[in-house]
Amino acid sequence: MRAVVLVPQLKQQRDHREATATAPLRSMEAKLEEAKGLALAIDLTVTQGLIVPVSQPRPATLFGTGKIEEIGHLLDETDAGLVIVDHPLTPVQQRNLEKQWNSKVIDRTGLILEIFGRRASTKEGTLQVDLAHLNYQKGRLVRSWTHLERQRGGAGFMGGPGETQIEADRRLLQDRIVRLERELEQVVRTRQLHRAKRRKVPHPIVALVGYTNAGKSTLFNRITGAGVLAEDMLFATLDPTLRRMKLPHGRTVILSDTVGFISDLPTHLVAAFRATLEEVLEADLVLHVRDMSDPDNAAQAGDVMRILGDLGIDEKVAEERIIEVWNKVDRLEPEAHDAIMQKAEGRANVRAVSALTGEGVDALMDDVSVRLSGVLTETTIVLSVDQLPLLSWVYDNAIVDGREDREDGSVALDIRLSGEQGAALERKLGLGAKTQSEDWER
Ligand SMILES: Nc1nc2c(ncn2[C@@H]2O[C@H](COP(=O)(O)OP(=O)(O)OP(=O)(O)O)[C@@H](O)[C@H]2O)c(=O)[nH]1
Ligand SMILES: [Mg+2]
Repeated sequence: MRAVVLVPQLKQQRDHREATATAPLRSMEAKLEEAKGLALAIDLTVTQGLIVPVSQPRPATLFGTGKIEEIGHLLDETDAGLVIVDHPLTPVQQRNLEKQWNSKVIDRTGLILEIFGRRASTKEGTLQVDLAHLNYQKGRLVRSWTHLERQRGGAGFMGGPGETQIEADRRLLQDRIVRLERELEQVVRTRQLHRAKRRKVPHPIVALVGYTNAGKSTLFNRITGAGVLAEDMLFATLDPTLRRMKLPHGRTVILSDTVGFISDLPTHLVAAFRATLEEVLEADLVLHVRDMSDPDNAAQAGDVMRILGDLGIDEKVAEERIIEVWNKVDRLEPEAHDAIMQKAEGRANVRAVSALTGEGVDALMDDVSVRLSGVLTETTIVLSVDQLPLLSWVYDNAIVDGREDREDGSVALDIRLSGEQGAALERKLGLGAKTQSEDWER
């Protein structure tokens, strides 16, 4: 389908921009590029993208009459059947614009929901998107109809025969929301069980986060050798993917790739994806991937940190648990490249890499390894009779939380140990000592 993309530039926004010229505020051009990218993500053909100054937002139509007419002509010329407005539209504004332009109109949230809807492939993903969609609809239903309701007068709080159509609709939506929430809860509980089981496997979790299209999946593939879909497309990844991998010093970790973040993500959308993002909250280490070749990357990083904050990772925790990965350095001009590499060297929590060429990735993995060396993992080992000479090594090197001397002479031990000690123990025990099942991988 052919579409026109409009990015409204409100007056306050312009003033604000002038006032804080140094702050990493998004440029209008970057916003336009991103909005076009969103449209491409659902295979729309963007015939035109426009930044539209709005001096006084109209409650009924957002844009003024002159602008509406101008855009109307443009639509005729380019034969576009859809207008994307990169700004929240009230249902009234949406309806009025559709009438005036004789074309379908959607706003930013509507577009993001559409993309998510197409990407969802797991049960959990689908449920989360459906839920976000219903909440979106419900919000619009309530707002658009309140004045009508008031005109008709209340129908009594019990509803019943006198209830208005809108109340019935809203109730219907609410019922479906409750049902979905219950279903999602069930799916999440199952996942938590899996996760608890996984937690017994003594591997720390490393989570990749970042703005959409920053290169998370590419880095994930480079590190793990997995074939996760990585594409120059916004929101290529929706469902989380987990892989087990070995770090340079032999320690095994679990790496997780997740949905990308984007600015102005509506709260109910973030809320719907909470379950998925819980993986990130539980991670021992978070790699925040940034696309350093995007002129807008500082603003994007700000958005990511804000969303992480909303999810409950506060800044102090963040400092200890986040490594910033400055990605796509191969796309920079030589001077900019060298400057970025140098700047990254000077910062303890930053690594500059190219997920595409592999530059800097080994150093990053060394970093991850060092960062995780302090994390103790819990495990249970069973020493057979002929392995009992290792007992003293275990008592000397690991923290022993429990011991069971079995009838057959073997000894089961609940222990905590560092990654290095774990690797050493694994060597001593030989490969046959792998006790945990590893069926959780997906
Ligand atoms: N030149 C260059 N391109 C890269 C690099 N890393 C990723 N890309 C490209 O950037 C685009 C997006 O990469 P993805 O790995 O899909 O990004 P993502 O962060 O997983 O994106 P979403 O899943 O959509 O949130 C792809 O076209 C990659 O080939 C890099 O280091 N250098
Ligand atoms: Mg991805």
